Amino acid sequence: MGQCCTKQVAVSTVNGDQSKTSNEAPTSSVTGGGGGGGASSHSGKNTPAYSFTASPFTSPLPAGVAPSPARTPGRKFRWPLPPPSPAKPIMAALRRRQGKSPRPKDGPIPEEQNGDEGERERELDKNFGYGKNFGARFELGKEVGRGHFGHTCWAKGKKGELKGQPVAVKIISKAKMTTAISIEDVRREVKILKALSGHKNLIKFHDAFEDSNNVYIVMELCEGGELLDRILARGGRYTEEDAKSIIVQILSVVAFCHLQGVVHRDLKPENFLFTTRDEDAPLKVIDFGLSDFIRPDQRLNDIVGSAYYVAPEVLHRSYSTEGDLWSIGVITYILLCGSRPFWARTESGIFRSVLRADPNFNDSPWPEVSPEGKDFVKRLLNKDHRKRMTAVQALAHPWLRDESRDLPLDISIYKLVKSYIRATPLKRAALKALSKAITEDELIYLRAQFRLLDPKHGYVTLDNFRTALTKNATDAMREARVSDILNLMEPLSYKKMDFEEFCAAAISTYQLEALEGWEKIASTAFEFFEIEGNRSISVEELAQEMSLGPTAYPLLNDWIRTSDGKLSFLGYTKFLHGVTLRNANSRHR
Ligand SMILES: Nc1ncnc2c1ncn2[C@@H]1O[C@H](COP(=O)(O)OP(=O)(O)OP(=O)(O)O)[C@@H](O)[C@H]1O
Ligand SMILES: [Ca+2]
Repeated sequence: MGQCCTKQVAVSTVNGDQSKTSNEAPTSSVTGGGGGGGASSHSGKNTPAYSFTASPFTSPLPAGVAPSPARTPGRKFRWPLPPPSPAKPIMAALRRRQGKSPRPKDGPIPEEQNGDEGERERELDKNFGYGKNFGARFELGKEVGRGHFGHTCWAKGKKGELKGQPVAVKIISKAKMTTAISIEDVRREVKILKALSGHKNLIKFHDAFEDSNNVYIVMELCEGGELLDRILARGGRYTEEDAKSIIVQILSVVAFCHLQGVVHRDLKPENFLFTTRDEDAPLKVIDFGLSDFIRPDQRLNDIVGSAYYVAPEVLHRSYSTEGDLWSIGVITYILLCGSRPFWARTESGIFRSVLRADPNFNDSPWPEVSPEGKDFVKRLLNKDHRKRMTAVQALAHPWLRDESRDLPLDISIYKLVKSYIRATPLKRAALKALSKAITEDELIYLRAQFRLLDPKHGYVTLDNFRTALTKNATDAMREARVSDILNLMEPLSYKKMDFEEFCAAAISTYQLEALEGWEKIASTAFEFFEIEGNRSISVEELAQEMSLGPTAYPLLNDWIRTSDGKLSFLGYTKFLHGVTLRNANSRHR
């Protein structure tokens, strides 16, 4: 499946007139409605209002268009609230799936191919291989929710394990699956739901069925309504304590998904449901309709998500799991102040704001929000995805830290350790010095990760990394080929690593640079480096260390002390950071 197919994703306009009132039942959802040429109606995955084939990074900002102001005006959730995300899929993206050429003759019909629509649709294979006996197994009841792609109904099991039990059934019409991609999307949604299991904040999948008209996704019923409705019911914002309990649950399930190699790509308050109407009911993430499997080193390029929650690197078409953390930053910002961090009346205006504007942390109620709360949000809304916290790091952040709650394993540790063991001795020495200068906040997270690797006599080897992954494996992890990263960690099979070296291996210079105390950390680290790692180095050698060509020599010259030919403080920090030739050149002005 999925041979060489391209992905065309619809774009809906943001319709500021749409509204949702507090009187609506909490289980009802934002309907697309509101006119808008059918684009925003409940129209299925294949009815774009308009579509792009180029990056929206360029399209909303043609040459000569002035950038948006540095700060988003402090927009409040007004009452009634315009829906935060009527634009589900935000742009049409044609993409070729990786490594799937050549296209087989009988493969899926490519989206861009011209030809008779009816003819093409007749050729589409809408058989999913799911059970055909939905009607015999379940009795369908009233509608409980509606999204752009499907409507969800209450149902009751007629026989089998679910006999007499209420469930939710998401019904997706086959008539609306008019492209190979829209079919593939449904197939993938079910596959991900099936493969991911075992987290308390993840909607429990029961089964999938089909008939000639619809696909039916049967899952656990959540009777407490959407997080969005609760935010509205509270007048737009939460107390810090209540916000924390929501965000911990969101991070916990997202950390699980990321470890399993699944990126959600549509995190927003409508996609979190409470199991019951109780105030402290658990929260469940739903709607994996835009989710995908992702390997640890893979970058995705199709632009999907909901406009208010989409990360800058998604708009730049090169992203990974960090995009979900940005969305969680947006959700936290909304919970804490009742406003959206990036706001505009048009979709292109929202994109501009996401790419360029700094969220407002000055206006009320921000002065009353704890410094930890503000720092937490800022570290998720960092436009540089490399500087953003991972879900597990966010759980360990002082705002949320709770000694009684175990931290989960973080897949980013694997990526960082892999790079470290493949780095040059000078780079490893530089990182070792840096790791000696980090603060207790970072150490708490690192100690927890080291413990999860179950060290023997204070050391870990490749086996420890392998076992820790295996212990957490679900079918999703296998499907996403997460363990492929272990092959790249092969050098570790010949050596063992103590906690000190693990710290050097598992820290990220980019993330540390984002800390307020970075300058102090860097200068302390340099003192250690001077004692244990600094050595005289030629410009040519330094360029080779950093995989740079001769054009970078003039720049690198400034990083070496004339007094002794060793790295200067500037050189040390730049070396740690690493540069690509492009920014090496652009910085040399
Ligand atoms: N398990 C469930 N229990 C109760 N209600 C549910 C459940 N799953 C979905 N719903 C309701 O149905 C709505 C639509 O479901 P879902 O988000 O999966 O559909 P969608 O068409 O993919 O949505 P979107 O418009 O975000 O693309 C949800 O917002 C929610 O209100
Ligand atoms: Ca949804």
